[in-house]
Amino acid sequence: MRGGLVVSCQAYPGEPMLDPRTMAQVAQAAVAGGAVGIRGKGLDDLRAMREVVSVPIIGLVKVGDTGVYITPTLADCIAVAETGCEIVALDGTRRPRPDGLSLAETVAGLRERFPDVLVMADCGSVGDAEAALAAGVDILGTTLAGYTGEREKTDGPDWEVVDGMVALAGSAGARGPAGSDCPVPVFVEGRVHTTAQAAEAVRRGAWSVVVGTAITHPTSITRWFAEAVAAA
Ligand SMILES: CC(=O)N[C@H](C=O)[C@@H](O)[C@H](O)[C@H](O)COP(=O)(O)O
Repeated sequence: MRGGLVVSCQAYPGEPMLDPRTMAQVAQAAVAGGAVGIRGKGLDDLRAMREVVSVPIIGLVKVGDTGVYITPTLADCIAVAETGCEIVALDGTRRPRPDGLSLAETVAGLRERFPDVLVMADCGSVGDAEAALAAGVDILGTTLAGYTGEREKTDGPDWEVVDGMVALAGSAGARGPAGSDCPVPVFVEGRVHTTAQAAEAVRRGAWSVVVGTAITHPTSITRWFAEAVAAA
C-alpha cells in the first residue's frame, strides 16, 4: 500500500447509500480507479466488500459518534477481523475505552486471536501516536485530528500532526512490524479534499493517503458545489 491511495467508503445512518451492496459497488469503483486499499465501516459492509475486492481492507465499526466510537472494544476488533479484513482500525487515542481495557491490552487481545491482522491506530494528536506506538500498533493514522477536542479542526488535513507523526514514526526505536526495517507507516486521513492535498501528504512522508468524503460521499460533494454556485 506504500505510496498509494486508500479510499474510505462509508455511508451514515439515514443516508440513501447506507446499504452493503451499494458500498461494495463504490469500493469496486474505487479499486477500478486505482485505490490500493479500501476502508469500510460496519460488519455487513465489510463482508460485502470482501466478496468483491481483493485489495487490503481496513475495517472498523462505529459505535455512536462521540467519545471513543471507532471500533471501541476488543470484542468489536475481533468482530471486524472475523470479516476478513487485513487491517483493523480502532480508536488510538489515550481516552478510556468503554470495555475498560487499555489500548495495549486491546492490541494484544486481537493479536492473540488474529496474529496476522494489522492494527491501525486512529489518533487525534502526536501524543496519541506516541502512546499508540508504545501499545504496539502497526500503523498510525491521523484520522481523529480535529475530532477529539485536543486539536483545532483544520480546513483540510492537520499538517502539524502529519509532520509530527511522520517524524515520530521515523525516529530511532520506532520500527514497523516485527522483522521489518521500515519506519511505522503513517496513513494520512481526514479532510483530504483535493488531489493537491493528497500529493502533499505523500511528499511529507505519508505511507498512504486515505480519502473518504471527497470521493465517496456525494451529498457532501454536492453541497460544496451547490454552495459555490449559490455564492457566485
Ligand atoms: C472522524 C471520523 O469519524 N472519521 C471516519 C473514520 O473512519 C470517517 O467518517 C471519515 O470519512 C474517514 O476518516 C475519511 O476522512 P474524510 O471523509 O475526511 O476524507
